[in-house]
Amino acid sequence: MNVLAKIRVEHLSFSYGSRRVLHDVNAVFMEGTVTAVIGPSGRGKSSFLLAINRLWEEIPEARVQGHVWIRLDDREQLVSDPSFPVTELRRRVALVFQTPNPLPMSIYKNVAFPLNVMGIQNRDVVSEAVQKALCRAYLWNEVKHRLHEDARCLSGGQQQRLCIARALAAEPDVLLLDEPTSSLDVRAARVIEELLTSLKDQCTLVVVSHELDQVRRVADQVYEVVDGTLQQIVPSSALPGDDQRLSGSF
Ligand SMILES: Nc1ncnc2c1ncn2[C@@H]1O[C@H](COP(=O)(O)OP(=O)(O)OP(=O)(O)O)[C@@H](O)[C@H]1O
Repeated sequence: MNVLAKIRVEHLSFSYGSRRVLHDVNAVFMEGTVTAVIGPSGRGKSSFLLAINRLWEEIPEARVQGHVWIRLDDREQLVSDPSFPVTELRRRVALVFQTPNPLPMSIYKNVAFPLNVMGIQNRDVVSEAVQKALCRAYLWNEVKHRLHEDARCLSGGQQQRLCIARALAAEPDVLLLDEPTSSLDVRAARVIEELLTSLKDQCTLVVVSHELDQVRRVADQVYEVVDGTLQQIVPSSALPGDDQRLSGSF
């Protein structure tokens, strides 16, 4: 099988004001794979995700230099190209945050939200897309009889799967996840891990994680943030020891 590069990062630097967080990052993320980004706290992992879908532009003091290319519709798109609408970028490169953030509305409306933003109004189309996204996020069976309840009534693990369903509703090419299981118990985290692995045939995933065992279970490729840049770890069995994580360096 010929695996293509889905995301290419070239000479990327990221600063908040005068504080440089990332410098000269070069990395490639292959299509249909899960890549984990690991590293100690405060080293720029979340900032790296913000650079990919240009969410950094919402932070007044943030500055990014360098290039991020995403392969869309069989051609490489420079994400910073002024003619490429940021709304389209964020539809195709969705971000799921560390803490589940359901909108204050029903389960159904949460998942339908990106479709409404896209201007899709046909009820049957929306309803079908909502069900499909909830199924893909392993949540349909748990919520199919309570779709009109407030999403904030769901458990933490269900809320995170709802947020993944919301991201999937717009059928993104890339799913960025920032420590998606860090606020969940072990059982809920395992469900999300299985879910991530199952999504590989539909999109390319980049997951920031502190859990090295989790990284071993889900990641096809691993990058570690070292001295402000990304270094690939090959093979993933060469990950830093878990004792490092327990001692707080991860
Ligand atoms: N909005 C901001 N303004 C200024 N500095 C920021 C801002 N957001 C993050 N930083 C700083 O940038 C550095 C990198 O932060 P970032 O959140 O990217 O790290 P991280 O590796 O994801 O950390 P963690 O694992 O703890 O989530 C940190 O020193 C952080 O304090």
